[in-house]
Amino acid sequence: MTVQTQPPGPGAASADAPAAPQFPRVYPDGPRGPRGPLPQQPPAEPAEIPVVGRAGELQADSISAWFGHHQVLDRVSLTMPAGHVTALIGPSGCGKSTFLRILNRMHEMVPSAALAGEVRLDGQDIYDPALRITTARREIGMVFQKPNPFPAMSIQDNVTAGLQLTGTKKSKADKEALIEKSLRRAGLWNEVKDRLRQPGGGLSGGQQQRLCIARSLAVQPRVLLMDEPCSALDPTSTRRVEETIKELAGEVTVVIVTHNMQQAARVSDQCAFFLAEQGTPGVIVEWGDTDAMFNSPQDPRTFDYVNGRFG
Ligand SMILES: Nc1ncnc2c1ncn2[C@@H]1O[C@H](COP(=O)(O)OP(=O)(O)OP(=O)(O)O)[C@@H](O)[C@H]1O
Repeated sequence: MTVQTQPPGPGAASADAPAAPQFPRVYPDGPRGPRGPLPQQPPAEPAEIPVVGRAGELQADSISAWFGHHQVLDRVSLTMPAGHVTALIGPSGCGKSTFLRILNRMHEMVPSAALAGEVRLDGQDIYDPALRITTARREIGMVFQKPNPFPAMSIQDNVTAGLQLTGTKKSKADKEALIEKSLRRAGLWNEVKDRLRQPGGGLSGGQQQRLCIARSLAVQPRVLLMDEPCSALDPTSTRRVEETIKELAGEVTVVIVTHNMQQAARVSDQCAFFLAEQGTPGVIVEWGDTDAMFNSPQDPRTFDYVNGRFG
């Protein structure tokens, strides 16, 4: 993988940026972009995302985003390869979290929010009206900045909480196997296997974050989005979560927002550097192999950022 800079035109903020569409999303180049008009009748069966192995490739194409009239991203494109860890880096306010939330349809939960562009998981448009939003969120899970387990719920019920939300039914034996597998994948099994019925709120911060990772993994997502997952954790817990992320790579595609350059260097295969200069919307200045981004970036702004000269 090589380092690439954002090509001029799409991705560069300009006066001819697309106007803010409202939900349901409007494509800048027509009602349904290059694929023609919406079907008159919705399909009888909701669309499914084709399974291509376990980890999925996520492709964002020309993503623009607004809060009201405030445009915060301008035609950002990025491929997040299957089974790899992609780190989104950049100064505060450049749109990293907004981009992350667009990847699993959380952006549209903000009443004033709008977006343009496409997000595809293994080729399937996750904003396709025929695709259930719960399907998109099951395939593309999310772990937040602050651990958010259900504190009074037992550790094991926390792990399976997502199954209820997605309406998945399992036998007791299958559930027990899934709980163990998810906790093992999240690197927490050995610490909690003797207290699975105790409340999730009784765990340390780092353990709670790994419990949230286990909860996300239990619905078997193909992508896991992580928004500064270690920012509320101590260094030891941070290291443990980072080990978990590295262990997950290969099985699941990980996209992580982090302000910590050392963390980005430790856990990611690929980095994308976001920047919003002088009140313009955020763009990706440069992206590519993490080693190359840190050791031989092409853009001087990337060099300055990864070397701590601003941000
Ligand atoms: N719910 C919201 N309503 C209005 N504006 C918002 C909302 N969320 C974010 N913004 C604005 O969108 C811009 C991008 O914010 P975002 O959180 O995506 O940036 P970020 O790069 O993730 O920042 P940070 O690193 O500080 O978390 C900012 O100007 C922010 O103020």
